[in-house]
Amino acid sequence: MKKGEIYEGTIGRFDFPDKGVIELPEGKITIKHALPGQKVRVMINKKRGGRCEGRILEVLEHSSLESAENPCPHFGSCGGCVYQTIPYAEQLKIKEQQVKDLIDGVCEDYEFEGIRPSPVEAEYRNKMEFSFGDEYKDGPLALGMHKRGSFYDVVTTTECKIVNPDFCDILKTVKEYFEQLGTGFYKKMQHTGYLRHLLVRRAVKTGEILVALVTTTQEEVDLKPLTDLLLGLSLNGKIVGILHILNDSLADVVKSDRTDILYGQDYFYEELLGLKFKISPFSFFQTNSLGAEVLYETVRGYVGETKDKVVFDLYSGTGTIAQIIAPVAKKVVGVEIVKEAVEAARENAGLNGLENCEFIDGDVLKIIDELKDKPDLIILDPPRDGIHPKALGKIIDFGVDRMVYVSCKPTSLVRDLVVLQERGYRVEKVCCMDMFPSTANVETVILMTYCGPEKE
Ligand SMILES: C[S@@+](CC[C@H](N)C(=O)[O-])C[C@H]1O[C@@H](n2cnc3c(N)ncnc32)[C@H](O)[C@@H]1O
Repeated sequence: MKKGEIYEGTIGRFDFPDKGVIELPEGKITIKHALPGQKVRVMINKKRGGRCEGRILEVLEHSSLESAENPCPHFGSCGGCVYQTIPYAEQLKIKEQQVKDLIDGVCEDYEFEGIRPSPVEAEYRNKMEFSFGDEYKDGPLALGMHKRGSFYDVVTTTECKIVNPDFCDILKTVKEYFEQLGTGFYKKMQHTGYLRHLLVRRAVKTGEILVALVTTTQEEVDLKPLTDLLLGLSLNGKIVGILHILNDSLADVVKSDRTDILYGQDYFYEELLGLKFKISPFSFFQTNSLGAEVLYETVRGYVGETKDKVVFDLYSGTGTIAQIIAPVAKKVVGVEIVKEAVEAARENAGLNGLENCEFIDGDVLKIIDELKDKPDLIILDPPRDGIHPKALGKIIDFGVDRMVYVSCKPTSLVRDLVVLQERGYRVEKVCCMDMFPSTANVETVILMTYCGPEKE
């Protein structure tokens, strides 16, 4: 098999997140963004160490699993949701099996508790980062998600099913405003243009909405009429803040060099499990609020008895897990790298009347050497890439009896589990939680206990 060659076959094995494999007499081809059982025509676009990767040219036959009614009209072109056409019960089965296969590959003899569904399948996301661009080269202005497999082209997602219709109304208003003005978007290669992203965050419980327009400083545009248009919208929720974020960086990420408040405030509140959380534009907060309650209940169950215990919540974000554990623990220490998330966590703990929480800003790798408390129990909720190997070594050195690992990427989780097991930890229980219906992502919660040589 050679690069550039074209083959046809049916997806058999299907690995996390959406990686299909076709097996042919000539060899195996791995294909991204596939669905199990699909018959596809593919072109080999990479060959490394005898392993071939292919790109789908055409779907010749749909998967027999694709029977969901009313999939999103953007399905196929939008790069967002790959499982839209698969009924929810089948999506859950796929994710559950993928996680189990990965864990089985590195662990024996553990209790697998299956997958917990999201309380809602649609309109579950509380945050979207929409990109400005064009639908095709030199086409009309678009605002939405990148087209599947495209770095440049954008699909205007006015009918997106995983968000509340408020997101779509805000998106339409912003797009039409700039269309009428004829304002251009920022071109990533030339580094010219004004419009970059539209960030919308909407709390499910409080209905509070924060809108942030991200632009370069290359033009001066009057945003007052846009602010008035947004405030005049008849929404289900309520806009509490409209921000103008200025970002001239070359990287294609939503970040701020300066933030101007056009209306209201630069934060909003969400409620989870009876606690209140203040969330700033860039703080991590689980994107499925109702799902987060199930996830945190699962974590609380795995953490177990915490009376008189010091608990570390490493990678603590806005301090959600720490504050859910704090009422039943002696003390909780959270460590988080995003300063504004730590500030919000401290404020949140105050709002929730919790006096036994401490939040420290900095990299876990470094802060861990400076912590004065000694933990009895550790909760880990790292970013997608998992835990830095040196940080993991230091975390294990604390020698706690129990750890709970919350992971949003099972492939990095199993890499860390190998190390944890080598150092004496045993996986007791595993549970998956679907925080991301219609997409290939899944959250996993693991309870580990120390079973190695006796500690001094
Ligand atoms: C998956 S989130 C978990 C947040 C929180 N536990 C929650 O449920 O909302 C991971 C968090 O780790 C933070 N983070 C990433 N790298 C870090 C590091 N090296 N040290 C400390 N925090 C880090 C991110 O900013 C993010 O808030």
